[in-house]
Amino acid sequence: MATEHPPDTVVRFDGVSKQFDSEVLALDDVSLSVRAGEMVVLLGLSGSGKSTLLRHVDGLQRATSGTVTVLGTDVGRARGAGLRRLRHRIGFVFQQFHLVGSLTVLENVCTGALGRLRGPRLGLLSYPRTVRHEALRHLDRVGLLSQAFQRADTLSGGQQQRVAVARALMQRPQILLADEPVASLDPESSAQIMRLIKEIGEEEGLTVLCSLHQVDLALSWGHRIIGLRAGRVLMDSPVSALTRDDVMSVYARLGVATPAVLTAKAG
Ligand SMILES: Nc1ncnc2c1ncn2[C@@H]1O[C@H](COP(=O)(O)OP(=O)(O)OP(=O)(O)O)[C@@H](O)[C@H]1O
Repeated sequence: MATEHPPDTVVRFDGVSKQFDSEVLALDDVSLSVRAGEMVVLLGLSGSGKSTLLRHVDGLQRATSGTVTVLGTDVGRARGAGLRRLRHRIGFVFQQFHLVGSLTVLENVCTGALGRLRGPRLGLLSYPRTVRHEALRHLDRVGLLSQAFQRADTLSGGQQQRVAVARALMQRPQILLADEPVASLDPESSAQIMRLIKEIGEEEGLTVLCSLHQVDLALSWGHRIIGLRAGRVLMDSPVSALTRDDVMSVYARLGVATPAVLTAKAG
C-alpha cells in the first residue's frame, strides 16, 4: 500500500532500497516524508545508512528501487539541468568542512553562490558586489565577520564549520543536508554548530536533515529523530515523544526487542 504523505512534504522516500553490491543493502525499503521546516536528525550505528540516505536526497546516489521525490522532483529521473536546478536548492554541510584553506573566509563563502553565477570566478573581486555583501551578511550571522579576510586554514574546526554553513546559505537553499557536521568538533563547538543550524533553519524556514552520532545533541536540537539500523527505519518519532533510553535502543545489537514508541509516526 502506498504511504500517505502530508501536503507540505518536501522530501519523500517511497520504498527506497540501495544495493551497492550483492552483499550490501545500504537502504532497505525506506519510506518517509519530511515536511517543510522540520529539523530531522538521523541516528544509527556506523554503516546503518545515514550518509547514503542523505546522498539520495540530492541525487549524489540513486536508488536501486523505489522513488525519492524532493521539492516535487523525482530525483532518480532527474538529469542535467533539472538535477542542477534541484541541487542549487539543497545546501550540503560535511564533516570535513571542505573549505579551500588558502582562500580567505569571505571568498570561501562566495563560492556558495557559484551555482547561480555564470562562468568561473577567480579572486574575491571577480564576484559581484551584491554577492560579496550577501556573504558578509552570512558571516556576520555565524559570528565570523571579523575573520572575513583571514585565510580559511587559520580558523579552528568549529569556526571552519560555521564558514561552511555560511557558504551553504549562499545557495539560498530550501533544504540543508548535514552529514555528521560536528563529528570532528569538541562538545562546545558541536553545540554551537547545532544551535546555529537550528536557529538559521527556523529563521529561513529551511528543512534540515542532519546525521549525528551524539544522542544528546539529537535530543536537544532535533524536532524529530529517525533511527536507522542496517538500512531500515527502526524509529521515526518526534523528539518530544522520546526518552534517551528509547533513542539508545537504536544502538542495541540486532535482535533486541524494539519498544513500541520507536515506531510512533512523526507528527
Ligand atoms: N560507495 C559505496 N560503495 C559500496 N558500499 C558503500 C558505499 N557507500 C556506503 N556503502 C556501504 O553502505 C552501508 C551504509 O553506509 P553509510 O555510509 O550510509 O553509513 P553511515 O550510517 O553513514 O555510517 P557512518 O556513521 O560511519 O558514516 C555500509 O555498509 C557501507 O559500507
